[in-house]
Amino acid sequence: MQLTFEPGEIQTAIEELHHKYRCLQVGAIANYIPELAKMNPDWFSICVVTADGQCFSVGDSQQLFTIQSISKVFVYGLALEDRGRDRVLATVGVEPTGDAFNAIILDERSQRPYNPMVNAGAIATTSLIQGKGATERLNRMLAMFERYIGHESFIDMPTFMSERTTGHRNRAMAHLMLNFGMIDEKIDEALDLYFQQCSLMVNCLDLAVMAATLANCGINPLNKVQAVSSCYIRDILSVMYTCGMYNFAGEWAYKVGLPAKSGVSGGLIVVVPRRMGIAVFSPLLDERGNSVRGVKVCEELSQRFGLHLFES
Ligand SMILES: NC(=O)CC[C@H](N)C(=O)O
Repeated sequence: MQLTFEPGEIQTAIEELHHKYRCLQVGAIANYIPELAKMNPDWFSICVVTADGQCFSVGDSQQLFTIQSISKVFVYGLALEDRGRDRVLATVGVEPTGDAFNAIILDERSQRPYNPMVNAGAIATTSLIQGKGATERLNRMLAMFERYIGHESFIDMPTFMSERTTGHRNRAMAHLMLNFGMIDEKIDEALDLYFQQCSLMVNCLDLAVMAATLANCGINPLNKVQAVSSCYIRDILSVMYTCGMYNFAGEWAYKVGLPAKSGVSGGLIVVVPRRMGIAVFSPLLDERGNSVRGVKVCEELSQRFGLHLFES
């Protein structure tokens, strides 16, 4: 895919932005999951992987951290492959909430969780993953992540246990959805799988490769593996665009104009369809749970390279 700017310009731009924002100490590390509170607030990386497989990075691009909510995007893709569009849509809506990512709300009319990018919708999505038992479902999920990342990755046990023992809000949502018959009785199995997907270890470069895979019609641009069927890319990017930044999604769409997803460990992925994947990692979060430096970097990158989808 031909870019409208030189690859060298990307490296220069991310280095400049890294330098510009590296000392910005605004925001706070998520501490409602005790393991996340141990992160270093100075960690900061920006990575770009183009649809033709060129990689650019700056900062702590090899630093491992848990993927958290960014996992929701990829598990949604797997649920679509496992169950098809109609079945997934019957369980999880595609409507932005305007509420916090961990709000305990369901759509009153349909009783579905609003969308797969907030916790309730993500738990319902995870409950749709196929497999004979908990182990097979986890292994299928890990195999899916491996296709996007291009190498094996693992679940961070301390974070998984930390979420499992403190995730009462998520448990409450699961019970509410069970009450309305939106998920089946195996809620402990679904919750464990959800906590496991959030505890997957990645680095910033991995996230950029995953985003680039979505940009490249589901094909990992480095090893050419088809990570997800191309027919579901449209669904995945649509919900990322409208719901990926939670209750900041509207302003994000207006300013940056690209499908994106954030997570409470400070990761942020952005997809520039058919062109590139962008990832930023910086654990200091704003009050909506989005990375402060991540949002600033993406606003500037979008503007600098004219990446907004509706740029004329
Ligand atoms: N926004 C997030 O990254 C939230 C994920 C986190 N594991 C939770 O369930 O609360």
